[in-house]
Amino acid sequence: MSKNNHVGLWNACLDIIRDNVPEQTYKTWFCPIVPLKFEDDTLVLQVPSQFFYEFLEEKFLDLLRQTIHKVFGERTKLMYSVMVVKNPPTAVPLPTHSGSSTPVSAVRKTTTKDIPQTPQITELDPHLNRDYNFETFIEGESNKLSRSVAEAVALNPAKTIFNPLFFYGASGVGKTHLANAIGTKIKELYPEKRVLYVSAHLFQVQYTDSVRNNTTNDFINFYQTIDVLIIDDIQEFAGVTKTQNTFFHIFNHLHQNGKQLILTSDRAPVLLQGMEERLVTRFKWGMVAELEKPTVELRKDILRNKIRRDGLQFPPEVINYIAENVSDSVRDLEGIIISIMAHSTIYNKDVDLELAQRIVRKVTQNESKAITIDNIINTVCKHFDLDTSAIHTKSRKREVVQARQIAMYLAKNHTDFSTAKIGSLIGNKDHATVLHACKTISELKEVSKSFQAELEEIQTALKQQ
Ligand SMILES: Nc1ncnc2c1ncn2[C@@H]1O[C@H](COP(=O)(O)OP(=O)(O)OP(=O)(O)O)[C@@H](O)[C@H]1O
Repeated sequence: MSKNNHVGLWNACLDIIRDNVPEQTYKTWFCPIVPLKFEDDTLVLQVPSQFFYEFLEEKFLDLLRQTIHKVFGERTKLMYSVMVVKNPPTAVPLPTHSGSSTPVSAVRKTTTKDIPQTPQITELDPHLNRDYNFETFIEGESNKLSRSVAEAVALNPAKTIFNPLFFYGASGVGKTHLANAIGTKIKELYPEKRVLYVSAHLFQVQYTDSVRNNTTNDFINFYQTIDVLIIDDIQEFAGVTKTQNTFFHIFNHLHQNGKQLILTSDRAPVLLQGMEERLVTRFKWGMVAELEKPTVELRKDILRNKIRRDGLQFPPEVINYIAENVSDSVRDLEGIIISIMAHSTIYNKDVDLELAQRIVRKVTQNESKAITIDNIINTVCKHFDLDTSAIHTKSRKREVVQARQIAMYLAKNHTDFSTAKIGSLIGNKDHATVLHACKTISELKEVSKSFQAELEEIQTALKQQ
């Protein structure tokens, strides 16, 4: 076979594929593929993005496999090379599911086993998501300040006054992305630094495991060896006193020894109910920066960038429509792109305004807002004409006790929080009090029709918030 014969063979594959899929699908998903090489029975296809690769594998694997086997031979294996839009460009080879049984996973998950059992200083996987870097983080009015502080910290970790650096903001506004970008940049500039990204949830699981296994000292010693510690979603520590205590000691040790701390949260430090005051105070020592909801201009820029990076093409009016109608979270924008591509492919429709309108409408209608403890407290207090602060006092007045019990009952039924956490967030009570409240309200509901009606009224108001 001549050196470039694989190109001719791939063109023969394209002819077959073209006869088997709608024209639009062919143009979108097969024209951008570049046959890189065919060696040792392995055909390497270059695809424009990870998203592209995943979509091909999910939707067209059988067609691809059959066609390639027919044209290149039965024993042919398929590998993908994903173009990474970076400077300099690099290609990441990925086996196809048909060519290898190796599971393909772009994001490595941290497990409790990753904690060394002894405090030896060993090579450390920072558990960063390398796709979340400064190059892919699009700047706009809503994140300008946070981004520039992040860059300053990345250039000089622990040498600026931004220590700790505390990012807060609503879901999907880019906190995790920016925190990872700092870590990734620091690893590029200072490869010897021990950088670690960990979610607050995983930190807590690791801590609990260490208590169970009697290895808490190892746990603490390990965290004290970190140069740049990034903890995501720190609000998860609310109500878990022992984890907070341990984190307090780690925080102090790192800060005193000139190490950088980066924390993210869904709310500002002052609003972190159930968090020890001494921790909240420390969170405010350095820089507290809010990531606001993206403006429409930023949403357009993010969409354009994402579409380009995924190797896709959307008409400008579609981009404008999505950006103007999906407002809160960047994650939602990304979901809509995937949904539009899936619909366009499955129903053989062009990506046009009509399709975008249909999908955006569907997504925004289906979006039932998550109920938070704050919503519950506000709704219950409004119903009983109480000040929200009354819930958190030690008052034993009948109406306050009942409002508190209803709030606990609703929190148990409408949120995923544990009873311990609900207790800490509603009146700073323990989990037994929450269980007692839930039992009392359930029983009252059974015996009193008027109470049942009142409870329903509160729940309806809660859902309308
Ligand atoms: N300014 C931005 N530029 C590019 N991508 C962004 C930007 N902001 C957010 N994103 C993307 O949106 C998605 C959600 O962002 P991220 O996970 O960082 O949000 P978050 O604020 O941490 O949300 P949560 O609190 O729910 O974890 C990610 O894929 C991220 O890359």
